[in-house]
Amino acid sequence: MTAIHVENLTKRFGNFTAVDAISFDIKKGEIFGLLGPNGAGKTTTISMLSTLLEPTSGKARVNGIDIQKDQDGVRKSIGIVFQDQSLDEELTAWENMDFHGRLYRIPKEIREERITDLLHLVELEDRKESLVKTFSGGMRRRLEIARGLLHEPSVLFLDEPTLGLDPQTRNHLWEYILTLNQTKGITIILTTHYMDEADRLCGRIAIIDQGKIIAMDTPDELKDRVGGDVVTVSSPDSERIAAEISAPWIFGAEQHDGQVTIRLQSAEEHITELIRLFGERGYAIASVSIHKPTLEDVFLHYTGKTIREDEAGATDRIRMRMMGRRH
Ligand SMILES: Nc1ncnc2c1ncn2[C@@H]1O[C@H](COP(=O)(O)OP(=O)(O)OP(=O)(O)O)[C@@H](O)[C@H]1O
Repeated sequence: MTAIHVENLTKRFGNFTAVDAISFDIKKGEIFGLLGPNGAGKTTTISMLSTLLEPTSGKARVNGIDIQKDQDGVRKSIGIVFQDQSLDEELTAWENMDFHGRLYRIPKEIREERITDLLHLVELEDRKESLVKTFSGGMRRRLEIARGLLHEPSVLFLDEPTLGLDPQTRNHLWEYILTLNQTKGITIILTTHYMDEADRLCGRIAIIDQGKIIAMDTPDELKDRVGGDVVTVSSPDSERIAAEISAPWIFGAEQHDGQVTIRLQSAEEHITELIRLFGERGYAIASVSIHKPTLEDVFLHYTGKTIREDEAGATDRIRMRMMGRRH
């Protein structure tokens, strides 16, 4: 059964195309990730699917409902947790949940039962009477997810669910997301620019860059497509190495941030020969590391750049948002 069907979906802001004719299908019960750097078009895509933005062209159905013909129908069947925090700081966890339940006109008895269950699910029942302003970032995120589930949506949209959280809290939140998907069978579509997050959570990933899907598959399949092993070399000659290095067992080489990433058939068999080639050509080498392809290598392979190059931008945006909130 298809939960989401997307066909040539496009969004233009003036002359700028933020989402460029993307198409994909998501099956019921899948966790599907949109992975890409800042500005790739991930938020714009899920804003269209959750009816917050009108597409410029193309079509999409969520739970079989056309996003342009029946926006209310779509909204009733989905939950959304967006990047910008939307909890009321001056209300308690319970009050935030209750307010949301009233908006959806959930009868009092059912509302109370669900709020109790959901606060238990995200381990916040002990803090239900605490004001949200006393909560940590991770607790707020968990409460937002619980709130997004109150009207029992069958599809949940999560926009950068762990942006700005520390590694331990991120791990914790990943467990909640997996539990939700497994115990409640909810289809989850999430956006992220964290490779490890996409790898850990998603059954399938669409890698998106400059509004286009450049690759889509399971994390393992995507990594297999890069193939073999990856040797990363730090060198002041990285540009030269990337341009010049070649051998029948080398699939390709990309240069980025003073490093060169070389994809080859088998590092075990060829590393000695590779080091010998470096020596013969007189390249200066600071360090060499070998690893199996990661999603970072997949992204580099398809785009010629790393996702990490954009992370400073993300940190700046969080900082700006927090500063904005203080005033
Ligand atoms: N309302 C808007 N008007 C003009 N341009 C916009 C608007 N919203 C988004 N964009 C632009 O569209 C592009 C895609 O933005 P989008 O927010 O979808 O990216 P993203 O992949 O979700 O990245 P991020 O994590 O930074 O939000 C960006 O270049 C952004 O500046």
